[in-house]
Amino acid sequence: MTVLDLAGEDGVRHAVRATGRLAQFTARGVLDPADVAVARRLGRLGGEDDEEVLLAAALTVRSLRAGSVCLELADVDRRVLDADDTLVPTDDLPWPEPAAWTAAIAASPLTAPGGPLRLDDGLLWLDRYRRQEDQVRADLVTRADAPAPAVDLEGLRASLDRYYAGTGADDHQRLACAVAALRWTTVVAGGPGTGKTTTVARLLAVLREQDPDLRVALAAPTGKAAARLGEAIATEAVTGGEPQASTIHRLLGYRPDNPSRFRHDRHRRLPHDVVVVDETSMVSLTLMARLLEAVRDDARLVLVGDPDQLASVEAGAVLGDLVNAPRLGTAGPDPALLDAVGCSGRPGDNGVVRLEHNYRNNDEIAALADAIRAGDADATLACLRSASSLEFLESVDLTQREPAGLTTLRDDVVAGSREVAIAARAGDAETALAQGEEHRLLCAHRRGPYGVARWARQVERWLDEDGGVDPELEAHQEWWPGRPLLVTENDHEAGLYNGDTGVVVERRGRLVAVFARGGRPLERAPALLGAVETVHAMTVHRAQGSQYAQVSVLLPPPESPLLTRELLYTAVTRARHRVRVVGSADAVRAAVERPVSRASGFARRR
Ligand SMILES: Nc1ncnc2c1ncn2[C@@H]1O[C@H](COP(=O)(O)OP(=O)(O)OP(=O)(O)O)[C@@H](O)[C@H]1O
Repeated sequence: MTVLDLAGEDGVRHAVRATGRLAQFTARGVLDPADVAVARRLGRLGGEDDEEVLLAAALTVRSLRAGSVCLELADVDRRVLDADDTLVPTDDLPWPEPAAWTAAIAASPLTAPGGPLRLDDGLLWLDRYRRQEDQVRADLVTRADAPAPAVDLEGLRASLDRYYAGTGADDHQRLACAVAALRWTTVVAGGPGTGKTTTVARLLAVLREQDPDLRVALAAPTGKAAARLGEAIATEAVTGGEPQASTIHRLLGYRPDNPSRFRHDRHRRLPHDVVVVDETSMVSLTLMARLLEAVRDDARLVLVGDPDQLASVEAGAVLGDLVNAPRLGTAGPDPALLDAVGCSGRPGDNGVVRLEHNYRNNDEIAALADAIRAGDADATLACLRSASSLEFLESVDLTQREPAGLTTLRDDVVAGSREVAIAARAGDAETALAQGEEHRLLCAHRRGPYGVARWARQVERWLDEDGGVDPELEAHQEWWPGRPLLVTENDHEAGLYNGDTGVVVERRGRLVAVFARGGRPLERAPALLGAVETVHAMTVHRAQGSQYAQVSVLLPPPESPLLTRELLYTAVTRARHRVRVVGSADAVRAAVERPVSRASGFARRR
């Protein structure tokens, strides 16, 4: 059940008709009718009708929808986007004065013990989320305080030497393997291509050398990420025989009869000795709470991911919180043990090891990503303007119907589609898929002049003008060779996941939809596919977890609230070889200087 289910349909209908201060905020789009319905329901149950307190409750529900776990009363996000993803002014609304507001909330029965809201140090939670945060913290502290795992140090050193010895060995990766052996909880953090998957494969091999009977679980928050993890581990596998990767939901035992509970919980824990979670940046607070309670205290947990990327769509950014939080529980491992196994480096608090060396992206893209990550706008602009593999189109007016200055983008898009179509018509699935991954057009917005919908249409116009894709075929048929596909819903039976991309190819007069799967492509009959769309452009959020040879990013104007450091970082790190940024210097500056603010109590409370 999500928090919005609390509203009920009648509640939402009632909220739409409501009057008063909450109605003013709803009319302007700050609040959704469902936010108001939840707040009014809590007010009714808890005996509270003060509009300011109910406004705080409704804004807390709204901030959960935006990814925060709680509401920071002194710093409420006042920004609203209209249907075109354009900013709407809201400063003239009757926003409460923070001190008086906080006092009214503190005095409310809703925040009394046992009430549905919790107020602490200027932060307001729905009680359920505060309990989840408390549980995650308590479980992590218990794991950190437990006696460290027993390890044969000589054997561990020998294993580490096998993978990491001599000049050029990656000391950070070695340290990550050592920490995973010597602590119950490890966080392996790093950008794309820093060897996270390689390190996981090796650390599993290292742990297996300690205990050949180790039971290992590999999991990821989405089906697509799980499929990728499984393939990557199978390719890297040093020992072979690692288990299939699954979604976290599946690992925990999803129960269709009770979607908010799992088969494995604190009373019936997972049998595994090691649980590895990839793409942890996408794991919400709620799912992390469920996972932590299901992992045995004496099982190793390895959380892998890139804390600088965009976080989960649901509330919580636990990976980022863990990396930035003060130490939870006892520090570890003991430095003497790390010395004994040949590691001179030390992990950060909470067992965090950051992998630094980028083995995949080119150095210029890595330098650009570092400048963005560091919040250094001048360095970011300097990279964009000077590096040969980075193209910065800073004076294109994207609001024009046919913007001038996009010739290189148009050429790449058209040439790419032509190559895909040639391979698709020749029935060459591998080449068609590889060509489809050569270039990706990414937008921050979904709608409006900078959005995916508009730019997908623009690409279609460019292709029609070029004649590369047979326009008649495209106009009259749903399926044509070279049609680029995006899966928009999980289809477990077909082995296809939301976010998978593929292409239609023609084989002996028949059309087949093919999807990249490490080794041989997955083939499916087009007519049997579930939810798929033609993909000529996608949001940066959608592209998370994928990489392309070249990426073009269209930036909205600086005032767009969607333009954040994490968004720009995620966009440019999707590229292996070339990046094109279309947007003003002010837009780049605004993005780099605006980290996503996701309120949570982790960094604040000790
Ligand atoms: N220590 C190393 N020495 C040499 N090459 C390495 C090392 N570690 C990783 N690589 C290579 O670098 C590439 C990227 O590694 P890997 O896929 O493990 O990175 P990743 O961080 O998991 O990337 P992504 O986040 O995109 O999944 C692979 O080709 C891998 O073989």
